[in-house]
Amino acid sequence: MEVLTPAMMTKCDQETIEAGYPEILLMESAALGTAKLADEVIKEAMIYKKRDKIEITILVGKGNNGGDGLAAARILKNWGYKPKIILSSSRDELKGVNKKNLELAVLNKIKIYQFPDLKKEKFLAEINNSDLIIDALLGTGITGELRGNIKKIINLISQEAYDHVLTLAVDIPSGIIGKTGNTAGEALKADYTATMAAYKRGLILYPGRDYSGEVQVIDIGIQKETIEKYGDGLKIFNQQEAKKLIPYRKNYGHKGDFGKIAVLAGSRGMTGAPLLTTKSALKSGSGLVYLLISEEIEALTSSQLEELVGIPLPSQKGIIAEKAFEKIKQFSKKVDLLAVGPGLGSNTAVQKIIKNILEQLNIPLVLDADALNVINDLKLLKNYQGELILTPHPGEMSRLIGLNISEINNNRLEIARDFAKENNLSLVLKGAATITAASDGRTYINSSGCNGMATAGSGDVLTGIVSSLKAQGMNSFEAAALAVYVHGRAGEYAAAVESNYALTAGNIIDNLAAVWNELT
Ligand SMILES: NC(=O)C1=CN([C@@H]2O[C@H](COP(=O)(O)OP(=O)(O)OC[C@H]3O[C@@H](n4cnc5c(N)ncnc54)[C@H](O)[C@@H]3O)[C@@H](O)[C@H]2O)[C@@H](O)CC1
Ligand SMILES: [K+]
Repeated sequence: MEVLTPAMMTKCDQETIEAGYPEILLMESAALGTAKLADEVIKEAMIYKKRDKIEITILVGKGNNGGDGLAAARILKNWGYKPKIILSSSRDELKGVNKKNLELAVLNKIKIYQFPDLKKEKFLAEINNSDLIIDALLGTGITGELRGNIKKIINLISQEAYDHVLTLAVDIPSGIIGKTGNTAGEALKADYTATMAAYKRGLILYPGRDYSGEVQVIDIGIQKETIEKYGDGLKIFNQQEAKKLIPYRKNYGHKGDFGKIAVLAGSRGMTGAPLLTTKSALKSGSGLVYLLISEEIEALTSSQLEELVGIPLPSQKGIIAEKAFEKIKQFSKKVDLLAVGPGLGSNTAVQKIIKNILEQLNIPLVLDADALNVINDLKLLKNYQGELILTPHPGEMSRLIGLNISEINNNRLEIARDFAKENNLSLVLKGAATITAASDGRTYINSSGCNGMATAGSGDVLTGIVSSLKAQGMNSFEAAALAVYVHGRAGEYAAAVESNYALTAGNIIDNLAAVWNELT
């Protein structure tokens, strides 16, 4: 599902209208989708009242977002509801299709208030008595900080309404900036958002994502080709995508058919990370997982996981030594993929080994954690002869490209996309709303996950899942995107039992089975 900026969406609207599709028809489709979602939401909220007793308040701004709300009011009235409209302005400020929809609302005898005429108490009483608020104040046409009556309305509801009232946003919660997900000072929190034609970035980037609730995309008649033409390749990765990509398992396969993986990880004091990675690879479909690890701790890690095959490597002070490379090189011929990094340590020996790996091997590589921390020349990545998947968190990304973490977080999408393109690799930039970028510009924003996953070892688990999927024959970008989704979803399952507070990386692994069952 495409994710657009408001500017891209406007181009889609314009092209559709110029091709002869009447604007008012687009608006009617938007309104119908909104009304249908309102109807579903009311059922889901189990408001057992006759339709005409259900209090629906529609907040209407002067622009086309307001026009959607006005038309939705008319449709809901037709379905037996008795919606009320609160205009942010006086009636005569509405123009064009919005004026037309206002006239139709009047014709249909819908009660209409003008906010400037309402006393604060009356306005708040209307809000607090509502079973459902439909927020059609501001959509993608927002510019600058909130101002005027709309600012007053949003502030009053956010700060003075007694309780949060069930809210459905039209297109995007009012006050959220569609391009960035930031607020224009304040925004109205929604439980549901009916968004038109495609996701907007602001619905999926934080903090906007927290304001949007459950998002439903409404088909308003804009053609898929048009959306693809004006989009920039950014898509949301959700369950639907995940189900499409899940690797097929043949019934007559043997353990070697599902990918042989070598994990190069761990050092003295860091025995948990390699175990989390190998275990999650085994729990994601891999038939055979080897752990290449410092000989000083090999026996210890191997004793903790029955399915694991431990391969001891020469080491010094618990960290693999430079001469371990020859053994790694030999061993790499036996496997389909090498995953490198979790808990490996980051001294000069590790640095040389990573350099040698990048200069001399050609099997698919997944690089994480310490493997990323020791890279001081990006040419090594660009010139690698095989496929590469990198899974940095913002701190590791910051070290790799020399920007600070806040610069990265403010520009996650572009940074991930440019890095993947420039270095010809697949990149997973972790964090809330993880981004997966391909070398050809395709980019996914992940839809699953929860804040409890910001916990030690969570990234090691992801490395295991990515490696497993890639070794099962998927292409690198899709393996990475699917792994990120599965990891996030397993985290959601884990949090449902453990809470976000108590969630640990091991709980994510424990819930992988539920996710595989859900997706297959
Ligand atoms: N263009 C089209 O053909 C379609 C547009 N649709 C709807 O139209 C919306 C976009 O409509 P518009 O471009 O008219 O824009 P909006 O309706 O989002 O907002 C424009 C209005 O908000 C005011 N405004 C802007 N920034 C403000 C701020 N910071 N504080 C207070 N007021 C502010 C402007 O003065 C203007 O009156 C979409 O979000 C969607 O809901 C849908 O009807 C589908 C078709
Ligand atoms: K809105």
